Amino acid sequence: MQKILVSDTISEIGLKKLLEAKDIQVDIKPDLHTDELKNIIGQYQGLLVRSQTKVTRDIIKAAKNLLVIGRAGVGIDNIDIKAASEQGIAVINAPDGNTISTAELSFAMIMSMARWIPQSHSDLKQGIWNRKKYVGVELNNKVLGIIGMGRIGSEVAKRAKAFHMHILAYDPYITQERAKQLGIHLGTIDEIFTQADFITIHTPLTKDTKYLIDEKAFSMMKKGVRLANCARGGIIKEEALMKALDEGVVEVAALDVYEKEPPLDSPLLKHPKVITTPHLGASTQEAQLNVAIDVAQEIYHYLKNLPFKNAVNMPALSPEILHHIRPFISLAEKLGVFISSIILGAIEKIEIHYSGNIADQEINILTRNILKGILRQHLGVAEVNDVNAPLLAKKRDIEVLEIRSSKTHGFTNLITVKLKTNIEEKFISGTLLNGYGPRFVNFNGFTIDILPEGHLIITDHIDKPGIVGKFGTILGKANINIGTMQVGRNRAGGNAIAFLGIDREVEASIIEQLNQVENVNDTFYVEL
Ligand SMILES: NC(=O)C1=CN([C@@H]2O[C@H](COP(=O)(O)OP(=O)(O)OC[C@H]3O[C@@H](n4cnc5c(N)ncnc54)[C@H](O)[C@@H]3O)[C@@H](O)[C@H]2O)C=CC1
Ligand SMILES: O=C(O)CCC(=O)C(=O)O
Repeated sequence: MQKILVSDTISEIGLKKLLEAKDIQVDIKPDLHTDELKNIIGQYQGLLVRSQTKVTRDIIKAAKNLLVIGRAGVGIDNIDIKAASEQGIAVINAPDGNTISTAELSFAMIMSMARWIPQSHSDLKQGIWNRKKYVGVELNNKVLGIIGMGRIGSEVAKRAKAFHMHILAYDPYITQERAKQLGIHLGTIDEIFTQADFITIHTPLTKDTKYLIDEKAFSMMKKGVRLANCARGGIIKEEALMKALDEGVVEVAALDVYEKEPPLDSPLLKHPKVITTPHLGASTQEAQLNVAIDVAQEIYHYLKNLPFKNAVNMPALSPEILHHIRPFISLAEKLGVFISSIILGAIEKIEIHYSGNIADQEINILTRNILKGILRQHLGVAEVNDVNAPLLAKKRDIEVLEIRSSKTHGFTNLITVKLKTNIEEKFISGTLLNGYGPRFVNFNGFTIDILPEGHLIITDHIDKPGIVGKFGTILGKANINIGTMQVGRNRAGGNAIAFLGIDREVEASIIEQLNQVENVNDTFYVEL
């Protein structure tokens, strides 16, 4: 039975997929204190959160059995992704479900700022009829600066265009072609600061966007600018915003998110020119249902080894990609296990060549599996998985090279893994033979045809009469049956190899005996 902890308030209707799964237990415990979460997280394979639960390195360290963290929403700044990746935990979010709701709230903020709706509403509720104080501006013909033109920014742009606003967007990661499609003008951030009448922010909080709107930015802005943030607290420097409001640079600000949440001691809450909501961007019935359905489905798929698309710290596996790549995944891992089992020394470099058809595929997942196979030999099966394998290699200063080539070497597809250690260099090539499945086809230049399965003994010896007979005698005495055998040599009397497929696991003492046979250089045992 796999266990999932839901530690924030998430739509239970949306979680149906998980709640109805027979072999999954879902514990719903919103509002857990950090210490309580730390105490119980070790029991769970899955953790499902919104933005409230802070999944820190400390929590992740205590999460000994955790395989996946699901975020019912977009922003993942409440999860320590680096710590999760290092521990091999996949992080999956639900980026599509709350786009419209957040865009609509952002637009509501823009309209509220234009017409002083919250302030005049509040006055009137208190019996104050003040028509002169609340003269607004039209949106028509005004310049709207959008910082971050992703899902939400684009939806805001569509709505703003319907109001005949001119859109000036800044997003270093979108192309002119995309801007053209959206019918917007792409500019620099400085152009937004100097030209916009309204500015709305839609980027994630990253090291680049932290305090993107600071004193310097305010000093460039048009006097009377209106500024909305429904993205993340910390993108606007709140201290600088207070000053800009007091100096009249910013006419009105509308905030849904804050540097510290809840921002109960922030002076911004009391400022008459600040409109505030308590992080409500995604708080609609529709968005909450959507994100819960999306994340529940993704977590279910992840735990059941089915295709998933929104992992933040590993490549997406759509059904189409998986269909093409799945048969190669196990071959990739076996190539890694094999080559690292028969090499001596500390690994310095891993070179992976993808040739033929496979070179056109999404190879990242194959590389991860090759690395997983290699590193598992050294770090143990429990320590390495698809998520953390690249990071673990990097941490160990192992250079990883991926090379794609259309050259087929006589095979429709071929994967070659070359390992270099401080002592030696070896390589193994594998393919999927149409109708026959995976095969190892070349080892260090020796052509072979090996089914990568079960127990293998590999010897490196000099091609002399009687050697293979001696192997048979030693294994026979130990009651070890040889099921398959292949030998290869570079020339008569030269270097040779033997691959013996045996029926059971072999003890180290037997390998040692094989190694003692005259003219044998090395003997290895590999289990695939
Ligand atoms: N208030 C709320 O309840 C909600 C807030 N959000 C926030 O909104 C953010 C945006 O969400 P989506 O549009 O779905 O994400 P997205 O990933 O589709 O769009 C983000 C855009 O920001 C751009 N970007 C990244 N760094 C940038 C930089 N330094 N300068 C300018 N642009 C940059 C990216 O290229 C991307 O196009 C999320 O990261 C999240 O923090 C999202 C949903 C609800
Ligand atoms: O869960 C929530 O309500 C927060 C939504 C949000 O900020 C996000 O999806 O990034």
